[in-house]
Amino acid sequence: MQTRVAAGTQTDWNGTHYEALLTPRETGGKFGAFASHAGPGDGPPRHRHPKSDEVFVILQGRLRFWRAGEASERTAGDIFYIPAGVEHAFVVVERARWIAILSPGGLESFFPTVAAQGLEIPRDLAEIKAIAAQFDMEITGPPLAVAGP
Ligand SMILES: O=C(Oc1cc(O)cc(O)c1C(=O)O)c1ccc(O)c(O)c1
Repeated sequence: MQTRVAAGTQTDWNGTHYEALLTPRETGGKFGAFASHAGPGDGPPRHRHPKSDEVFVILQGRLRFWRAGEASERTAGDIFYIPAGVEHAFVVVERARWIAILSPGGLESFFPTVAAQGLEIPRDLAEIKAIAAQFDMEITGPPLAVAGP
């Protein structure tokens, strides 16, 4: 069953803090947004959002992104766009805060859902993959290393 959280919901999961800022409830489904902060080495496995475009706004620190085979870094004040369907990942290089905006929204409810079930990477990868698919996320590969391609 899919949980749909309210704006303001805060979650700590897998080394990252998440706060839902905007949910499909407030935007007629068009947008969702969440703020995150995490330390060096944290970041999601390689994945794609089949339906959602995604924009990252970096507020603090440094993130290393990988998007469709190309790596680049973004720091405070930068923005990074990932079109729907394009594989991507990122890793925190220097303790960072960022906002992720997705259209259509929904991903902001993934984190409270997996955290509430006590799921952990890599132990529960199969279950996390299945839940991710319900939130328009296909996990396609391993996380990024801080240094590397
Ligand atoms: O979904 C996961 O991470 C994220 C995906 C995004 O498109 C934007 C984000 O800001 C994040 C994030 O983690 O902050 C994800 C999925 C699976 C997993 O094991 C993770 O650690 C993160």
